[in-house]
Amino acid sequence: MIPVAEALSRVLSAFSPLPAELVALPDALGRVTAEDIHARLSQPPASMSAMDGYAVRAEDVAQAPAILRQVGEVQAGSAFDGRIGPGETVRIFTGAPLPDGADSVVIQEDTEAEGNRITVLQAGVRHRHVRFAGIDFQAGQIGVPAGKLLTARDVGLAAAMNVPWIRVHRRPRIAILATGNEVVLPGDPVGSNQIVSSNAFALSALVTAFGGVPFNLGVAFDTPESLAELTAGAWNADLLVTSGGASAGEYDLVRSVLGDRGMDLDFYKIAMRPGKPLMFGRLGDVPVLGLPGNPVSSYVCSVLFLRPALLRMQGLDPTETRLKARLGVPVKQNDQREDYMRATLSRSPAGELIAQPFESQDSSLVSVLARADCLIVRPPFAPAASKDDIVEILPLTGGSFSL
Ligand SMILES: Nc1nc2c(c(=O)[nH]1)N[C@H]1C(S)=C(S)[C@@H](COP(=O)(O)OP(=O)(O)OC[C@H]3O[C@@H](n4cnc5c(N)ncnc54)[C@H](O)[C@@H]3O)O[C@H]1N2
Ligand code: MOO
Repeated sequence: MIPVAEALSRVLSAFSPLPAELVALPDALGRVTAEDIHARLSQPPASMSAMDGYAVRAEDVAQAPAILRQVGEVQAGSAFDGRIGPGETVRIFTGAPLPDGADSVVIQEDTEAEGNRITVLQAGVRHRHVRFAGIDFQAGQIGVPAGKLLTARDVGLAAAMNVPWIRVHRRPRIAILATGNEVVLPGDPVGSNQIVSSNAFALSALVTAFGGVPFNLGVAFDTPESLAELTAGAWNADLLVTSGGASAGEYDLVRSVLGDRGMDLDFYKIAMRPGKPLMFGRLGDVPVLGLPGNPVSSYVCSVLFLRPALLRMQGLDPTETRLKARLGVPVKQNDQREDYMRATLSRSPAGELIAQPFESQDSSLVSVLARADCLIVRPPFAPAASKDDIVEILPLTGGSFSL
């Protein structure tokens, strides 16, 4: 059994950011930039009015009241063809370019108009209500750096910068194979000794949530022929993930069948609970992550190993967020396996996080997993801990995607 941290570093070293592809801006949300996005224009392109009112020379309105002569009008989308001279003003609207000669805008509420005679009732201040050229961004400036997960705000910024196509890392293609004679698909008739393949669906959903494209290879029987036939479907995947058949029994064949087909085994078995029989290797060009069949084991291993691999392939930092919380109940001393306990989170009256482990930590309990807000991480051989002791947690909920 190797430590969890070593297993993670071995998994991560097998992946690097995938090549770039070009996507249209509306498809860019949630993708990761493969190069810097540069502004193709300056914003605003010229000095603009921020208000509806009158473009003036500040010196003409330094004292109020001041009487000016309106010599024209400028709306957003057009420009005043001329120059404002002493004692002159131009009617201006929000988003219109400031006429030459003007350096300030007086809002219309502070004026009175009689024909082209405009009385400014409040003294004006130089540069008031003017947005200068390029204050938002300048042509050529980097708006979004390479390696950034594009948010809706970034998409808006790229649009403002007049960038209609973006180079992003290709999405990782993840082949998912469930195994087990007893495993059937949801909706199929389920015999009394069978179980529905929840693993494949949870894994697909996790892959989608973290930017990958899952494709399901189906359910293989526990026979060398069936496993060989279905794993062949992963030939063009960036990663093959199997679930089940990882352990010690006579029908746990994934490792041996893939071994016979030439898989280069990197590691098998890690010091972790749940998830001890995790396997990692490479079959030809395709890395293989062999997950245990127990649903909680397969999912927790995916959070710890599959998610970082997905992030790395998209050029993102794979480090996960860990927080501190106080224990809601005492926990026993730990053995040699790093323990990931399913727990709920709440806040104490003082606002501190309280992690309350579920009473049963059995790795078959999908209902408990679904209700968990976090995993409490107990290092190998951690001593017994009391209620209110501080522990490290791995949040499962609360981000833009809940794991
Ligand atoms: N003698 C030993 N037995 C076991 C050991 C061990 O070290 N020595 N390890 C245990 C641990 S820990 C785990 S975890 C499991 C993992 O076993 P496998 O990966 O071989 O998983 P299976 O036997 O195929 O299945 C386990 C369990 O999960 C159910 N399952 C399988 N696939 C799915 C699926 N797609 N969706 C939902 N549920 C699934 C399956 O029916 C079993 O109930 O081994 C222990 N045994
Ligand atoms: O590691 Mo197994 O995952 O304890 O159930």
